[in-house]
Amino acid sequence: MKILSSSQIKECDSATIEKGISSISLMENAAKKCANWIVDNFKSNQNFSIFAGNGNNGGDGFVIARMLYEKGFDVEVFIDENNSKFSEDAKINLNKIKLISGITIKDYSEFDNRDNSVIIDALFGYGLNRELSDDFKNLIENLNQIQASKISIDIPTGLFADRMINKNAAVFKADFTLTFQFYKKSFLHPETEKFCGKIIVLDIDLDEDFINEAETDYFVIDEILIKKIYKPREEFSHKGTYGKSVLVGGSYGKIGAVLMSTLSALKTGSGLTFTIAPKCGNIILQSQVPEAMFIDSGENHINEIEIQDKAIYGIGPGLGKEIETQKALLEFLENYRNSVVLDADALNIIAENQKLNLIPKHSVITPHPLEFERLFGKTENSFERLELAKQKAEELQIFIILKDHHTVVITPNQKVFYNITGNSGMAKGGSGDVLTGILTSLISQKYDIEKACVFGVWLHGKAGDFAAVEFSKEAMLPTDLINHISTVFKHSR
Ligand SMILES: NC(=O)C1=CN([C@@H]2O[C@H](COP(=O)(O)OP(=O)(O)OC[C@H]3O[C@@H](n4cnc5c(N)ncnc54)[C@H](O)[C@@H]3O)[C@@H](O)[C@H]2O)[C@@H](O)CC1
Ligand SMILES: Nc1ncnc2c1ncn2[C@@H]1O[C@H](COP(=O)(O)OP(=O)(O)O)[C@@H](O)[C@H]1O
Ligand SMILES: [K+]
Repeated sequence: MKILSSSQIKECDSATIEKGISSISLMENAAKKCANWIVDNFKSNQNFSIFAGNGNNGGDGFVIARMLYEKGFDVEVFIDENNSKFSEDAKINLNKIKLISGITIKDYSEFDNRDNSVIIDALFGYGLNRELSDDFKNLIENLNQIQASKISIDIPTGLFADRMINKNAAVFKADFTLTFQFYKKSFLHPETEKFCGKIIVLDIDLDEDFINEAETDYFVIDEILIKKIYKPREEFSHKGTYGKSVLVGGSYGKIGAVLMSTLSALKTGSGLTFTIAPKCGNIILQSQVPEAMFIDSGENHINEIEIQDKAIYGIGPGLGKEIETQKALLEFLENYRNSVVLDADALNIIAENQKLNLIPKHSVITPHPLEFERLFGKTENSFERLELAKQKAEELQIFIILKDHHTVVITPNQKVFYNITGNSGMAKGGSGDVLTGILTSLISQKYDIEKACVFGVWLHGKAGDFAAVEFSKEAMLPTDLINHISTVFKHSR
């Protein structure tokens, strides 16, 4: 799914209107989708307090008020009585509810919370283009104090669609955000996402031709995209068809990390799978993953990384940073020209030795925010971090997978794919090792690298979601996630 900027969304609204639907009907349709969702999900609530602004977001609020009232709910609408400059469509819909005696319209200052009430925020949508005034800030802060269910229409008021907010910004804290047609960039960054609650994307039939042609670098990974990427296995095939994965890592006390990567590569379909690990891991690896072949290197830590033909390497899980291991990695990178997946201590070694230029072009690196900082330096927030990652991905011609709640894949041509699968049950040591195995396996199966990254992060999160359903977020383990890779493939058929 494409992510458009607020100005593109405005153009998309206009393109839809040019195709023949009036702006007032578009507002009616959009609000109807919201009202229907609200009725389905808030049947047991009687009172709705709707806060409307002066633009079209407020217009949506007026239509929702009318529709909820017509369905038998008690509705109060709050506006700024001192500001009578409403948008054309908002004015038409405000006038309509003024004719309904059962709907009370009051000034924001007259709000008094009622029992069993739901607060609907239709103050500002994607039209917000500057910081809120103090009056609005106070209003939002007061509403945020109230114990009631809260719904934002399109965007929680105070958030911009596609940029960071100031540190002291006031933002409506929603339990649900009913947004139109597209995810907005700010729904996917930790500093701004926390105001959105659960995000519901409502299709309001905006012009498909415009959407197809709209140019953007930003995408949300959805199942439509995954279905286009996934390649079912051919029956006339053999182990050589599905590539050779070599997982490199492990050190004394951290053999589990490379074991999980190896197992993940196998479960993702790798044809031939090797593990390069120190001798101390031999029995553990051979008994836990008999399908993989073991190549030893060093006693307790790796001291050489053998280069094999036609293989894809995933290096880093449990690797450690012993001097000999550092040397082995740097020497490997100096002599290796193919794409490689680099994670964990492989990234820390590269950062400490300032050897970013040794990363082969079209490689994949998978840093979490701290590893990213060690590699590329500090940034103020996740929006800036993403911009820096885009710049570095292009400069180094590599794929950067920035791991987070919404992991982001950044390509050498600066495309950005946000992942929305996964959950906090994955916030446990070992989850990243699983991702390394999945990515190495997909690339060795000749998935194009961009597709492998997009599919890999989605598959990883989706398996995590199945694991959470079976075991709970608290109790699920990275090894449970590995066992649920099969559930994802079964559902993909
Ligand atoms: N026909 C359409 O264009 C549709 C628009 N829709 C709704 O319309 C919204 C966008 O409407 P608008 O473009 O009217 O914008 P908003 O309703 O988001 O904002 C209203 C106006 O407030 C002003 N403003 C911006 N920042 C401000 C601030 N800090 N303090 C005070 N005023 C400020 C701007 O001039 C802006 O145009 C969407 O988010 C969505 O809810 C939907 O009804 C779908 C169809
Ligand atoms: N709260 C969360 N929501 C979604 N995914 C998460 C969450 N916490 C962690 N993850 C995922 O788990 C993995 C953790 O990787 P990493 O931090 O490298 O862990 P480790 O190296 O200890 O295995 C990443 O892919 C990350 O996206
Ligand atoms: K809003």
